[in-house]
Amino acid sequence: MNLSASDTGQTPETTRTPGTTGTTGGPGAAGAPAAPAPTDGSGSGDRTVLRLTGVSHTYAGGRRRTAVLKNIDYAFARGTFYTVLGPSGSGKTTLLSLASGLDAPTSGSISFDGRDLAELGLGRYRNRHAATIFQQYNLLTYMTALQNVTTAMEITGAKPVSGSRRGRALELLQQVGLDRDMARRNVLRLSGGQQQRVAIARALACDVDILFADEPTGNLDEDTAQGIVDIFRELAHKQGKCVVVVSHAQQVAAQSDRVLTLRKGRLTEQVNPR
Ligand SMILES: Nc1ncnc2c1ncn2[C@@H]1O[C@H](COP(=O)(O)OP(=O)(O)OP(=O)(O)O)[C@@H](O)[C@H]1O
Repeated sequence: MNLSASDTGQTPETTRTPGTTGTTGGPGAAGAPAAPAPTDGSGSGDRTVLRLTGVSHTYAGGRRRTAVLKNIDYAFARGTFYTVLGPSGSGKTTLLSLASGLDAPTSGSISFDGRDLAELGLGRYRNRHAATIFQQYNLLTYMTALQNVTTAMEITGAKPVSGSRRGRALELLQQVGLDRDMARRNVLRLSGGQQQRVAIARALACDVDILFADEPTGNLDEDTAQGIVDIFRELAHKQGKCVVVVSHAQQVAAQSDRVLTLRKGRLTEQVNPR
């Protein structure tokens, strides 16, 4: 467990297929469309935080050993909110697992701030630089919501700018719509949607460079889902984080900066106007 942590309905400004010509896709890459201007003051230098180079992945043991991901080149930038779309079984979760350091690609490489994840260490990368909100939440079921968040902060060494970890955890839980009573409840005594929000608060608490989320709004009503999308946008645009969300929700894709679509192992990119 990692404790650390379609259609968009919008007119695309640009649609391109990274990785098919040997060039590296995404912001900061030669030939790539201009990235949306960062609002975090990070300047116009190379904002690439995570780079996938020639990444292919095949699961061992299956009868048909077809590659799920085929030679993907892509650079994810700080200050940018991405949505990953694609039909069921197209490899979205696989892409997230590799990019979040839960698994290593069969071939190709992934680097964080120019350092190969294999060299950096997947565990170290997950603890210090990347947090994941899993589809199944992966909460510690013998703890309260509050304890789930503070424990993650302790493990990753995340310190609030001011006040205590407990105070910051309560603030984050409130931000995702959970009051003090819910915060003090064992997570098994919360609804599925409420557990999902605990998982989101826990990931936010880790103060990492990259936040990955697998269907984070799947069990939420429209208003709560919008609140979560607002948090993701703020994290990217005001705090300069890289936010990568797998979602089938048009509401999420339409509000992200870049929409990545996986189909037959290949990745295409669409840039939404900001
Ligand atoms: N551990 C595994 N072992 C073997 N095959 C796997 C494994 N995990 C996923 N697969 C296969 O890899 C392909 C991609 O799966 P993945 O879960 O990445 O797709 P997805 O796009 O996230 O799907 P969904 O939208 O349905 O969640 C599927 O054909 C799946 O059956």
